Amino acid sequence: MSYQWLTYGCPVMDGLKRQLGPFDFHFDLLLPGNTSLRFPWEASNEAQDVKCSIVEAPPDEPRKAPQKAGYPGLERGFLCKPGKKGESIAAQAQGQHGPPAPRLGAGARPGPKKKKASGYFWSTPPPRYEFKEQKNVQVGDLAVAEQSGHLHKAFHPAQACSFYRLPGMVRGEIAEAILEHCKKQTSWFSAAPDSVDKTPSFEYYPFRDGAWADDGMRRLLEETIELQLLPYVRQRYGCRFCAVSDILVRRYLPGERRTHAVHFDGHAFVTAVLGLSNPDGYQGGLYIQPDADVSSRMYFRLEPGDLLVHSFDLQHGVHVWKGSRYSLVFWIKDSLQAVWDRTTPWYDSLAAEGDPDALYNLAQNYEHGLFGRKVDANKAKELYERSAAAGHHFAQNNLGLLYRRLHEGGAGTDALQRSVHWLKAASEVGFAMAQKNLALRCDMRRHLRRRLLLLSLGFGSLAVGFLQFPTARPASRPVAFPRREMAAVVASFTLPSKALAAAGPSAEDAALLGGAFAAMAADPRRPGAREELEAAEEAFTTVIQRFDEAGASRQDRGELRMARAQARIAINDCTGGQLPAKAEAAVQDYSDVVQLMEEDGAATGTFDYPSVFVRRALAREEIAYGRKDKKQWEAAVQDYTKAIDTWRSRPPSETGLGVNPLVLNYRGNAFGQLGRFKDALADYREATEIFIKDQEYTQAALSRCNEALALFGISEPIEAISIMEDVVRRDPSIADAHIALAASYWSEGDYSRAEDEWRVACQNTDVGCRQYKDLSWVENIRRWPPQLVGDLGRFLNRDAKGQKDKPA
Ligand SMILES: O=C(O)CCC(=O)C(=O)O
Ligand SMILES: [Fe+2]
Repeated sequence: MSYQWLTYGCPVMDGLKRQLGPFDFHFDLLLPGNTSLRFPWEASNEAQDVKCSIVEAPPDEPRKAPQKAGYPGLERGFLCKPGKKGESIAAQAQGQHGPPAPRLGAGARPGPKKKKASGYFWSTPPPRYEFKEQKNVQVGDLAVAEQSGHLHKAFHPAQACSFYRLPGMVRGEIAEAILEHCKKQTSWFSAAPDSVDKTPSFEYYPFRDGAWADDGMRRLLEETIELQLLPYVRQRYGCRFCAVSDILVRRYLPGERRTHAVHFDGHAFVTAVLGLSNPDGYQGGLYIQPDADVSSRMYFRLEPGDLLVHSFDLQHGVHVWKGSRYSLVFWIKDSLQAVWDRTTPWYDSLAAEGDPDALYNLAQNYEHGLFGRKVDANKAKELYERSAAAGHHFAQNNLGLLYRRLHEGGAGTDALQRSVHWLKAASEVGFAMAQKNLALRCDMRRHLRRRLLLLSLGFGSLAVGFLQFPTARPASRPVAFPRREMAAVVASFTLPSKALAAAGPSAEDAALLGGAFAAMAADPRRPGAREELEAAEEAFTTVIQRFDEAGASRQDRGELRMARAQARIAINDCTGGQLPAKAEAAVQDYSDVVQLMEEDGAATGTFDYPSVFVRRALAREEIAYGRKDKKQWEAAVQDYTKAIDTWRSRPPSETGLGVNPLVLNYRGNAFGQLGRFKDALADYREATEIFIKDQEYTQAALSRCNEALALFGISEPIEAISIMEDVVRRDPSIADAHIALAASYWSEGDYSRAEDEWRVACQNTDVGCRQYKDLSWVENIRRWPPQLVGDLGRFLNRDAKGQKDKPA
């Protein structure tokens, strides 16, 4: 039996799913409700300003959408904090008075780019879709402008997928009245799970299955539907009998769900989305995603009254990352009969012709017994197979899952192989959902799982850093990491596995551990985080004592200590590093784990053994900062060296990974702290090589920046500058490189180039230039070598002292 230390098995993944439940562990880019998982371009503090938006219905309000009492999402803090009873969501800021919106082709944002650099989606919000075609169309009495867009899908080369925007189809005052009406229907918005991603939907249906449920909305909309919407759709899609089956209102408010995973509207022949909110009051919104990869996303700008019309073949979703948005969605079927029967008859003929989208949508209906089809796994499989073979990534993903279920039902290894084959196919084209599903395979190696999960979360360029250890890292590191954002993901990987599963723990222990892990998985910036983390630390201590006394396995005892150490580090981080004693206690925990593993013998050969040293080194760095204790840097170097040497001593096949290049960077930084720039240089160079080999180009560029800083440190400015110049050519988004260049050019008397670099850093980079005005930050946290800090200081002083400070 091969011994695995701290290894995740199926029970753990079940635990992970349970912990994330009831959301069915089906996340798109963000873990639903996890407010700490954000992209850098998202607003970070909005949820805190939010009052509660689910309120109790006044007694006379009409039929309520089904809403589960005590929905666990509410208990888990997924929603905003409860506000005052009866408070209206209309009270929320909506930012209605922006400048007029740019129309056709006149967007403020650049048009869609074809190729994006790696890490693009991470660091830059996706662009807006700009319509390039416009014509006037006459439908009955209605004359409207129709803008059209077309996408060519890789898996559907013969046929473009088209969609349309009708600017101002609904008059402004009507759109406004609809919005006001929607805002008043607070109790109608359901917190029941959404059909696409299973998180609370915040939707309500004024019209369902062909019948009105909301008379107020009926008065506002009926005429528009009969005289404008239906005539247009019937003409545009050549369906004389098209009829509206459902109308729903969706809202996207801070503190609630503001994402809707990428999907197809498989139940609707045509979808129309009516813009209600002023687009200046929010960022993001409805997007299309032409490819499997999130980086192909483009957003639509919808003014109140604009109608966006598409068919079941358009891959789309919603992500609002700032502000509030309401939308009104019409789902339209090809006949009234289909509305009444709740069926999707239009797929039969299209599927027979081999249309991959139709095959995929129809397969889903057979797989789940939806829209009048009886569950038929074989039929579903056959249809998925055809769509998947054509390259439809959703079909590939679903087929992979279907085969996995068949395998689990005893269908033999062939089914498992097929499952992996299709999940891989979809993962390789960058489909996040498939990457996640592949990651959740029970036999997946832990580091690969983590990497895939990170990839699926959109943390592609970061995933490599977590291949070999899950530790969150101090914000002070030269390689900028969105550390806080990652902490929650990372914590969610550290689950009570064997500890809970083992025979030993009592119900009380299990409850203590459950609470402690939940506290660690939650947003570290939430109010009261510190108290909860301290309670978690105490809970771990209690359980550790009991486990020690009960003679639990070394593995369980080690695992619990790892968790406690992580809680302790999190507490120190909560205070901005004011509690180095916590980091010291964490170091002690890690040392105990090392001892337990070494006593165990077999454990030293595991994947986790070197990771413990890396974690201990990171904890030591926190002490180094907190206590201003230089000796800690030496100890950290020793720990990093132990990890690196362990990796080097192992045959590459064991992990398939070799030395973790991020750890080389860390050691380089620690060397830098000790003034050992030559040693640092060697580490950075090796890290760069590995990153390039792994095609992690952003990381490689950051490593090269470090290399250049080390060269400044050993007074080799010429080579340093040439590296920085190369870095900004390859990856212009790195502020550090531009600012180092600004400082160096200035010191050489090349003033205008210095100004140029500074301007680019301030305006067009990952982190901007603000922080760099604080020289002590640059020196102590960014760890620039003293000479370069001096150059930067002189550059920054240029305004205050005029040209006086310029070098001669
Ligand atoms: O809110 C939107 O703009 C569209 C929502 C959507 O795609 C859906 O409900 O299927
Ligand atoms: Fe949709």
